[in-house]
Order: sequence, then C-alpha cells, then structure tokens
Amino acid sequence: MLKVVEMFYSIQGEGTQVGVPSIFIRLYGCNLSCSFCDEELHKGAYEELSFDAVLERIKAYPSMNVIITGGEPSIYDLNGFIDFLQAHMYAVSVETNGYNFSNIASANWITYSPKDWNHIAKHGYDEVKFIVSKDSDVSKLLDFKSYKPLFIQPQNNAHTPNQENLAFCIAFVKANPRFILSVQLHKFLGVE
Ligand SMILES: Nc1nc2[nH]cc(C(=O)O)c2c(=O)[nH]1
Ligand code: SF4
Repeated sequence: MLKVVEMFYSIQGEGTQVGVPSIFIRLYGCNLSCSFCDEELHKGAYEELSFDAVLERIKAYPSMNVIITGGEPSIYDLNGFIDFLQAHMYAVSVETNGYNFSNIASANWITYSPKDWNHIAKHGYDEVKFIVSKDSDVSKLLDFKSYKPLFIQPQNNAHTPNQENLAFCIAFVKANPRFILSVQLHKFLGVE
C-alpha cells in the first residue's frame, strides 16, 4: 500500500527532463522539515492505495513517464512499486533528498536534492538539484565535483517564481558555469 497525497498529469518543470509530459505521484511524509517546504504537499491528507489502484488511475493519462515525489519518497521501500510500474512499461523517476537511495534503486532516473550541503552523497543518482535562495551559503557548492548534471534551482514561492532568488541563481551559474539553471518551469506557466 502507498500513502498518496495527490496524483496529477503535468510537464516535468525541473532538471534534465524539463518539458517531459509526466504523471506525478506525491507520497505522504518526509524525514526532514525544511523551512521553505510547502507543508500541505506532504503532511496533509492522504489516501492508502494499492499498486493496482494507482495503476488504474495513471492509466487514464497518455504518458508513460511517472515521477514519484513527496515529501520524501525514500522513507518507503519503493523498489517493489517501481518494478511493478516498469513491468507495465512505465519509466519511473524519483525526486529524493537522499534519505535512502537503496529504497529507490530500481528507478530509471533519480533526482537528488541534498538539503545538507556539508554531506552530499557521491553516488546513487542521475542528476543533482540544489535549491538556492539569495541567503544560501553557495560557497559550500563550489568544491562539489560530479559528472552528473548539477542544477541550481531558485527557492520559489509555493505557486510563483521568486524573482530575487532567481536573479541570484542566474548570477551564480554565470559565474560558475559547471552549474545549470533549473527554474521550476511549471510555476512560470501556471500549471501544476
Ligand atoms: N510540473 C511539476 N514539476 C515538478 N518537478 C518536481 C516536482 C515536485 O513537486 O517534486 C514538480 C511539480 O510539483 N510539478
Ligand atoms: S526535504 Fe523536501 S519535502 Fe522534506 S521538508 Fe524539505 S522541502 Fe519539504
């Protein structure tokens, strides 16, 4: 059974796969409580759904790309669910803060968004996304080396871009071009 806060169909607004029409499954709960987090996104009501019940709902959408997000999906062992979706020909991406990579190891794509920049994992993901505000200590990011794509994403408002943080992030990637800007396109487009 899965604790599902919401399921919706939109475009991936972040990272390498930006623009890919995708089915989002948002799971309940997180191991952290970041100040900038939208609480209702993972602490509100949820439904307990079986794998088959989730499959029935996502079949209503034409995309074969699923993004599991939260909350923090890796607080659950999701490998069985991911295998189940893959057996039905879905490509499965997971958004994680890196709590437990082994719980999501069978995913096709893992986006890692470390919240503690003093301890950044070296393996277990396909791209990294740093959430940055104008007050962030980005000096901690300068020594981080990886062959994976490294995204800098402004800490935005719940449904709209934060222009100050965006300007800071643009200046940062221009000064440090190993990093790539990720804007949360959905918040510019006004889609989910
Ligand atoms: N369009 C869209 N793209 C997203 N990429 C990651 C999201 C998330 O909530 O984790 C998200 C989201 O909520 N909406
Ligand atoms: S890790 Fe993500 S979901 Fe968890 S509290 Fe922080 S922002 Fe919210």
